[in-house]
Amino acid sequence: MSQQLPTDITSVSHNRSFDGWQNVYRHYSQVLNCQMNFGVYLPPQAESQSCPVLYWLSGLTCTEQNFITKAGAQQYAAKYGLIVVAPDTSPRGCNLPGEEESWDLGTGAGFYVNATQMPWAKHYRMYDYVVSELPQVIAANFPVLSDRRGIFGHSMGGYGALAIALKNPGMFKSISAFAPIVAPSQVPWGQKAFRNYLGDNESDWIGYDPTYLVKLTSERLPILIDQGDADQFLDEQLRPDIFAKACAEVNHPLTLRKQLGYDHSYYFIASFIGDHFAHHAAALGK
Ligand SMILES: N[C@@H](CCC(=O)N[C@@H](CS)C(=O)NCC(=O)O)C(=O)O
Repeated sequence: MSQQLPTDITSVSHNRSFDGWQNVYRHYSQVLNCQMNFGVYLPPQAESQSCPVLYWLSGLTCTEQNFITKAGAQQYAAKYGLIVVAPDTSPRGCNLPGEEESWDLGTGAGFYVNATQMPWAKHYRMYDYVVSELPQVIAANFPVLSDRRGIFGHSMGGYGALAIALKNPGMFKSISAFAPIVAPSQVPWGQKAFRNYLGDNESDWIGYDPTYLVKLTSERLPILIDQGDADQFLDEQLRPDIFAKACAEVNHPLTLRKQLGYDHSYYFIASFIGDHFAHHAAALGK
């Protein structure tokens, strides 16, 4: 009988897109202790050569589907020859108490941390999943150039992209975000997630907080952030100026663009996704 490897994946869907393939796969995550879906866009170039890889992290309530169906990313991934990986945003179906009670905690709201608190700790380890397990699964199954990686995301996923890149100098060559939660320790979404997943000790939160992390790192990867000024979450949850101030204090290169009239939705993301691909492609040598 054949044994299942930790990197084994099964195909969920397979669709032709811009001469490449938008695929979805399923695998058993040993880090999260559950089945997980993830999207992979394979550009036409991947048929004959290895390609750089871009990781996209989605926001609250999302699955792997939101980005691949709404952002319009495939045309740019095909143009630049980039493989794009889009994981789900949390473990699912773990039957934990409270897992399905609110849209900003539990299912759809993994917050890219390693939970230390019950009942979450055995499953809610999205930080290790994105930093370690998923890249191993991707490298074992797809023609990626693992030394040419970028990361980007939206809202909770924008925070995740910033936190993960800032915590892992050298792992990524490019980084950007749409409407990220830049200071999770200081805003209600982040405080609720961190209190539940990490406990009441706020000193355990700042190790995931981009506004704090940017002051610790010596790597100075240029960051592109787009933020709509009609975003319904701007003043209470996102507050990009806090991050701009922290970056200015340590001379971290940040391009923060305020986009007039744009809200928090994927209509906003789709409007500027091409600019983000151009930003990543330049840094990834495409
Ligand atoms: N459920 C919330 C909104 C949640 C929300 O806006 N989620 C964003 C990320 S923070 C998203 O990407 N939603 C999925 C989508 O627009 O496809 C509400 O109704 O106010």
